[in-house]
Amino acid sequence: MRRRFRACTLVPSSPRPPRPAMATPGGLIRAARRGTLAQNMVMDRIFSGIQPTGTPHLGNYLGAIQNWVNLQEEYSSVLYSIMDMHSLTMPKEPAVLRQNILDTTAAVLACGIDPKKCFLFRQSLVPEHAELAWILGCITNVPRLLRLPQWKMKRASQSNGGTVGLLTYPVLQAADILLYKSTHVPVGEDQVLHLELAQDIAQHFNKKYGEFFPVPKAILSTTKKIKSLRDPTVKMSKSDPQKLATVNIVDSPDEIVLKFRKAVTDFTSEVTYDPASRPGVSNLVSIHAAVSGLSTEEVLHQSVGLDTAHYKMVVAEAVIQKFAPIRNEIKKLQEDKSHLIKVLEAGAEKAKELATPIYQEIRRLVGFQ
Ligand SMILES: Nc1ncnc2c1ncn2[C@@H]1O[C@H](COP(=O)(O)OC(=O)[C@@H](N)Cc2c[nH]c3ccccc23)[C@@H](O)[C@H]1O
Repeated sequence: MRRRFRACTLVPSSPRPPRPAMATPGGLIRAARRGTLAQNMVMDRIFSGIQPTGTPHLGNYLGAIQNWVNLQEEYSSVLYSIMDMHSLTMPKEPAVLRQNILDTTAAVLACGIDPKKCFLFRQSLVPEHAELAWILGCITNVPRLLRLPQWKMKRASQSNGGTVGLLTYPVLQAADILLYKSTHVPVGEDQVLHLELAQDIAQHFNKKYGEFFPVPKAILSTTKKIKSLRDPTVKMSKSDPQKLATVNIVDSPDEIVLKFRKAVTDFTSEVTYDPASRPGVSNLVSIHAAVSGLSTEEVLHQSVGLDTAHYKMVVAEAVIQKFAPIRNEIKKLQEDKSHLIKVLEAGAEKAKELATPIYQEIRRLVGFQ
């Protein structure tokens, strides 16, 4: 089933994002859609990324990766990156980071990302990301970065008051996107403010150096924010200290059942969808609809007569069914580390080929050449 996308920041809701013109150093890129070679058609470019935190959770999958899989079918130029440089902003042991990179790669491949249809690569293998981040950092104001909620939240967990890397993380994110002149960025809702910063930076650069970057738009899935199972007022997150809050896509059936059984709802037993007044049960309905491919109305219709305790088990079962084949595939892929490394290296070579002429032009524009 094709999912519907919502192009955000803020483009009106539409089944498919619009296709803005994309200027490149060599002129307009031709051939937008796979298999279409009509001259002078302009091309969209999809870019997104995920931090290597090991295996993704339900929020990563439903908010982003599921969209990525659909978009690689729809668009001819698609890049997905394992954001290892971003990962350093929350300190990790080198061995853990190394393993997480491979596990995240295995997971996205198992979810259906196909390196023949997109470039899947490790961010740090293309050093131009960091070089462009420096240039963009020089046209970004510190107060703008200080206002971003992720900085405020995450710096509280760092004993040193927050590192430069953590503060400038969104500038690196803007560089990730703009280095490829990307036009659309599929992300979950928590990344929208970062996308808005990338838009502002692109516009600022264009104003200073002449029209160069397309202004990238976010693409949100219908399940743009999956909430914690322990506190449905906050997003589901890998770093949540409450182990029952987050469902990982490799969790065993028993773990999934336990997490849904303990999911926080309220004292009304009926299953309804009202995110403002009933965030807990509404989160379950959203998850159920997303993993089963049904609409919210269909899910509610099927749940008539069930109380929330029973309903939690229905949702757990739907999640188990959805992720069983993916879980098996992840295990298989994890056994072949050299294959995973090769995929990331081959993807990086292709990404670099795209990035090099764009970055050369940026160097010329700012006066390095
Ligand atoms: N509870 C949730 N509900 C719905 N969606 C969610 C949930 N949790 C996470 N997501 C989405 O998963 C993707 C990867 O998350 P990360 O935290 O690794 O995502 C991050 O930390 C980014 N900064 C990585 C990044 C670096 N450079 C980029 C350039 C473009 C796009 C993304 C990036 C994201 O789309 C995120 O929105």
